[in-house]
Amino acid sequence: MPSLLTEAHRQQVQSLLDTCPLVPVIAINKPEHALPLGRALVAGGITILEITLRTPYGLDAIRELRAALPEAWVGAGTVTTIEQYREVDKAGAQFVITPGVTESLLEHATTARAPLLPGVATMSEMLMGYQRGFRHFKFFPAEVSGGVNALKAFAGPFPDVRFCPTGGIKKETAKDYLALDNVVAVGGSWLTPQDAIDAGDWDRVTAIAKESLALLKG
Ligand SMILES: O=C(O)C(=O)C[C@H](O)[C@H](O)COP(=O)(O)O
Repeated sequence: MPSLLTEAHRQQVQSLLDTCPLVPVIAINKPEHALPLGRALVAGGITILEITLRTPYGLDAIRELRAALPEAWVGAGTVTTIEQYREVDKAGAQFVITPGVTESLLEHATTARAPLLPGVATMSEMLMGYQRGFRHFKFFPAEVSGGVNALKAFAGPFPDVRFCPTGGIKKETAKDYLALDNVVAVGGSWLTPQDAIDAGDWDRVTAIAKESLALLKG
C-alpha cells in the first residue's frame, strides 16, 4: 500500500509558495558566489531560493545559506534520486524540487522532513502525484509543454491543483502565468543571469529581482 502525503506537507508547500511569487533557479559554479548571490536576491525582495544540485557546490550552498539567511526559504532543486533527497534533507533544505516524478521519489517524500514540489509535464504524471495526495506541482518545462494554455487545460480535470511553472519563463511573461487561478508562483533562471554572477555584479541581480517583482504589480 503506497503512503500518502500528509495535510501538513501540503500546507508547508502552500505556505512556501505563498511567501514569494518568484522562485529563482540557482546554479552555484563557485562556492564563494553562494552567499553574495543569496543576499542580492533577498535584497531584491526574493524570499525563496532554489539551489540546484546541478553543480557540486549545491549542497554546501544550501548549508551556508540556511545558516546565513534565516529570512529566506532555502531549498534544493534538480533532486533526482532518493540519496540526493536524503542529503539535502540532512543539509537543512526547507523544500525539495524535482524536475520529474518517480514512484520512489513520491514515496520517499511522504516520510521526508523537507516537503516535495514534484515536477510534472503531463496529466499522467500529475495523476501519479495526485493519487499520493500531492496538490502542488512544478510544471516543467513550462513553455515547451504548452505554457499558459496547458495550465488552463489542467484546471478542468484538476481544479484543486496549484502549479509553479518553470522553464522558458522570463520577467516579461511571468505575469501571464500568475494571472491564472491555478498558478501560485513562477520559477526561472532569468533572475540569476550567469554573466552577472561571474562578474560579481550583485547590484544587477538585486535590480533584476526588484524589476521582476514590480512587473507583476504593474
Ligand atoms: O534543474 C532543474 O531541476 C530543472 O527543473 C530545470 C530548471 O528549473 C529550469 O532549467 C529553469 O528554466 P529556465 O528558466 O528556462 O532556465
